[in-house]
Amino acid sequence: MGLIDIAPAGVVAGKDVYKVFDYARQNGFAIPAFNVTSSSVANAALEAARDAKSPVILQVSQGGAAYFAGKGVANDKQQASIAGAVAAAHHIRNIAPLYGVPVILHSDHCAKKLLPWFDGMLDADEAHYQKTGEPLFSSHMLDLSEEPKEENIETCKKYLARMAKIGIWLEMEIGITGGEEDGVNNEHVDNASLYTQPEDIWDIYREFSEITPNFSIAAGFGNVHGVYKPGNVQLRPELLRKHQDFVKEQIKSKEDKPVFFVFHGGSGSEKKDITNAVSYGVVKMNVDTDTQYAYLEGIRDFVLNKKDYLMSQVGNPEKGPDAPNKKFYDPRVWVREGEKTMAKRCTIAYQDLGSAGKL
Ligand SMILES: O=C(CO)COP(=O)(O)O
Ligand SMILES: O=C[C@H](O)COP(=O)(O)O
Ligand SMILES: [Zn+2]
Ligand SMILES: [Zn+2]
Repeated sequence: MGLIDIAPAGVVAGKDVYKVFDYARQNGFAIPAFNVTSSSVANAALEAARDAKSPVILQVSQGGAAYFAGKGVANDKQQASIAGAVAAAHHIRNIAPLYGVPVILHSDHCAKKLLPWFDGMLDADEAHYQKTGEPLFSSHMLDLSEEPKEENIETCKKYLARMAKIGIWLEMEIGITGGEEDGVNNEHVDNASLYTQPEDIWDIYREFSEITPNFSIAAGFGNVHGVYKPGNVQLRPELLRKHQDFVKEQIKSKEDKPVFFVFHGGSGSEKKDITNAVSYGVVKMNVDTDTQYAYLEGIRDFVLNKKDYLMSQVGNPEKGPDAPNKKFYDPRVWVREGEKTMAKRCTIAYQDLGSAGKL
């Protein structure tokens, strides 16, 4: 029996989201979450998931969602980020069944000042639920990790109660992810706040479990967004095992890994850290920077290699001064090269996380 026997192809919602994450936990793998900024980027990740026979998580950041709506649209009230997230969700919902894999549709970091974006997405989820019986998104992330822990937990609980009514999963963050996220520079936060304590995980687990089992925790274990010189990021995935043991002891659980963990800053991570993190209960790993670079590579190489075909609409060194170059400058040709190289990087993520072949 594979994942596709318990969860449908296409965007999954409600109880199916729990089933997918629980299946990953029980079978010792995690699912990569790729940030998508356009339909082309989303399609590349889906194509690779289909070919790798893997489930996939597609997520929009607040900035990525605004980009989906168009850089030229004003976003002073989060209107572009809300409309762009809704547009991305509809695009993905419509095409995901064609790829034959379960897809979790998610939104990324939402800090306190961005809550109007979150509210807008939830309104769209509720409207979609009224019409179809399913929310628009499978899950959302709230990132109040820079606020005091009590405020973080209380705000999440308030939202979780609203989300639980329509079956939306919540990912929350505790401990800060270093590097940069959504324009917030966390490059200089002190080291201790990059590593979450077991008591904090227990406080969250206990409080959230009163409402619903449908949540995951992005716990800091040294994670940093972006890619840096080797040796500059010190990951300590073994902390996640300590968290699991602490919670397990509190609830006297038979489940070896009661907590669903999320690994942020997956790009540039060493395979051994990824493998260890998954073994300690990570079920989702975010990858953005590496797929951004991979998407560029194909386009960059195409433009460099075909430069002489791209400098004018007519005339190239091979076919002569009258030859049209339409076959080279059509975006379906050169953007496609980016999709292909991005798909290769996605395939590596499916393999590293063990989700490849799990359908
Ligand atoms: O955590 C991420 C998005 O939330 C992605 O991090 P990277 O860009 O380091 O892969
Ligand atoms: O926060 C991490 C993701 O990489 C999102 O990045 P972004 O805000 O540049 O879209
Ligand atoms: Zn954060
Ligand atoms: Zn992140």
